[in-house]
Amino acid sequence: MKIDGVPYRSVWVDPEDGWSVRILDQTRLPWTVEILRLTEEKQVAHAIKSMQVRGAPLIGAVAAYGLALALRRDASDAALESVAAMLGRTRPTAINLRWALDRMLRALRPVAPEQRAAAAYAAAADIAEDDVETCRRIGQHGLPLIQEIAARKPGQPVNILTHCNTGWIATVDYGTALSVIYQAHDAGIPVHVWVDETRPRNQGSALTAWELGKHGVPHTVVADNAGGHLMQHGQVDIVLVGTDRVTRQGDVANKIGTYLKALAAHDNQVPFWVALPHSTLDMSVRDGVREIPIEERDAREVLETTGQTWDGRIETVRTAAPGSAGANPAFDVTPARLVTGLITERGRCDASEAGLLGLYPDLATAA
Ligand SMILES: CSC[C@H]1O[C@H](OP(=O)(O)O)[C@H](O)[C@@H]1O
Repeated sequence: MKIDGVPYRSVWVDPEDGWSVRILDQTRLPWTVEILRLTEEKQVAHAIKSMQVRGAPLIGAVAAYGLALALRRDASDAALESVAAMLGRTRPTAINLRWALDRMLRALRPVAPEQRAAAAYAAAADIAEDDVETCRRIGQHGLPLIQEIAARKPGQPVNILTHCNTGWIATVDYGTALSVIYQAHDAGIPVHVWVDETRPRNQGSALTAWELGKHGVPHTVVADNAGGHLMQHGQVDIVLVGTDRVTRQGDVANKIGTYLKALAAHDNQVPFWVALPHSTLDMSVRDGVREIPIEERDAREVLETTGQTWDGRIETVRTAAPGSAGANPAFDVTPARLVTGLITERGRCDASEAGLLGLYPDLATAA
């Protein structure tokens, strides 16, 4: 997508040297656009853990390039396995990380060590390009949902509520739930987005609001707790969110707070749709609430917040009472019964095993 008219992706190989990896530092957005140059796998691991890069599909793609960086220095079998394992431990919930690393390992194990680095860059590029086209198609398959609502309210905006950030900076390009919003906006459909701030890391107020603003999409930032009220008063036509892992029976892991939005949507008969690429499917798991590992992040993310002072400095301040403990589960799981449907690159389906296998029959035996 574009930043002030200049096309960007969220990760790319530096064209100057042909091997270092470039990323947008998302911890500096929306205040400054800072591009980092990663030259070794430890920097990639830090970038994922610290959320300089975040978003389920993006962390998979960046980890793939992290493996390529490592293999430039040591392409041995031992290095291949140990670096893949190290990168795989950076964040536990998004299945895309394991999906990408497993795909890299399948591609690289049969390759002679002297050819592995080049093969790794090619395999990582395949993952990145696959994600771009996949996310573009997700937007296409979600667009009819917005068109149907718009047809029922001519001349009025379609009010969409979204949680966290599922835009082009959460993927390699286009995004998932936001890909649907961008395509609707670009098709001339009047849309308005309620942007959940998404505490504690504020991916909504800092990242989604920044993305939508750059693309000219009307939006309003709201407190995470406002969504239910908006739905009760008919101000939300549809909820569109992304996901970090969808199970065989259609349970959805996503940013903390998503489950509460789904409950409010269900109680108010508001359609609740989840957008995802194939790399977010985990057909080896059925019961998401019991089986999906939920990342527990540093409590300071809850006890503090980061913002920009009036004189332009980026500061972190404590917002909780001194001495209080904090807890910071980073994701929750929405049971399939609360999900209206899934939007994928292959089409839309019910949040169920039958629905998923209807779109992905090739995954029937996946375990
Ligand atoms: C298309 S991004 C999916 C997912 O990833 C985000 O988590 P995080 O910001 O912690 O990486 C969020 O849950 C998005 O919905």
